[in-house]
Amino acid sequence: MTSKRFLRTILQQDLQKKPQQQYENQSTQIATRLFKTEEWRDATTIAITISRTPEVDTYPIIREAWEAGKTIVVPKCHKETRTMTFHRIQSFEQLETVFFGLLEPIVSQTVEVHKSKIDLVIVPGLGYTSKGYRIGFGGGYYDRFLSDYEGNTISLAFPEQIIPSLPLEPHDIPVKKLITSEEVIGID
Ligand SMILES: Nc1nc2c(c(=O)[nH]1)N(C=O)[C@@H](CNc1ccc(C(=O)N[C@@H](CCC(=O)O)C(=O)O)cc1)CN2
Ligand SMILES: Nc1ncnc2c1ncn2[C@@H]1O[C@H](COP(=O)(O)OP(=O)(O)OP(=O)(O)O)[C@@H](O)[C@H]1O
Repeated sequence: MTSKRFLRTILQQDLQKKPQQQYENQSTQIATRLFKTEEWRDATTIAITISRTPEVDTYPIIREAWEAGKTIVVPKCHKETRTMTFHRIQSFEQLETVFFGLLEPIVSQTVEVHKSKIDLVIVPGLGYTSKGYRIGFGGGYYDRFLSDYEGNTISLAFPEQIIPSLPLEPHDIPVKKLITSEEVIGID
């Protein structure tokens, strides 16, 4: 079986080759498909990460949510426990870089929102199977968070991030829907 570490390297290298124009076009197509889903339309509070290229661009998605009057919450990682809390941001100025080069909410300027109030979690990842299983950066942050989360989950992916199989572990939790620039894959 291919090891997770090896897979992460391959997936990241592959994504980094994507031409800028294709990155932008496909990110737009993915966002357009997302906005048409029932999960998006019904959600008041949405949890999402601040993307770092080559991840699917989440900035336009966050702007659209704000324009639609939705609440956006973003993760703050707690390294000691490998857990996350989600904090409401109303502007990209409420972010700072403290951990792993990722933008996170400035805790003193934002309010924490409990997971029971989150209607939809956009779950990040490097690769996914068509059954919704995913491989991330390897912190286990989302697997831990989702273990007792009851709302909707969607992952956004470029077509090359959908792979035939992944080494699965007992804690892995599949997302309920996968959106690529080419299709929407419902899981169940
Ligand atoms: N844009 C974006 N933000 C995100 C995620 C993501 O996938 N994308 N995450 C998705 O989960 C969380 C961060 N996930 C992480 C997972 C592992 C490591 C990590 O362990 N990195 C180093 C060690 C860093 C350290 O301990 O100093 C490593 O693996 O060596 C960091 C972040 C929350 N924010
Ligand atoms: N629910 C959980 N409870 C305890 N440990 C967990 C849980 N989920 C994951 N872990 C541990 O966290 C580590 C990383 O998990 P894994 O390789 O599945 O990360 P990942 O899904 O790629 O990353 P991420 O969730 O951060 O995107 C593993 O050592 C795993 O055993």
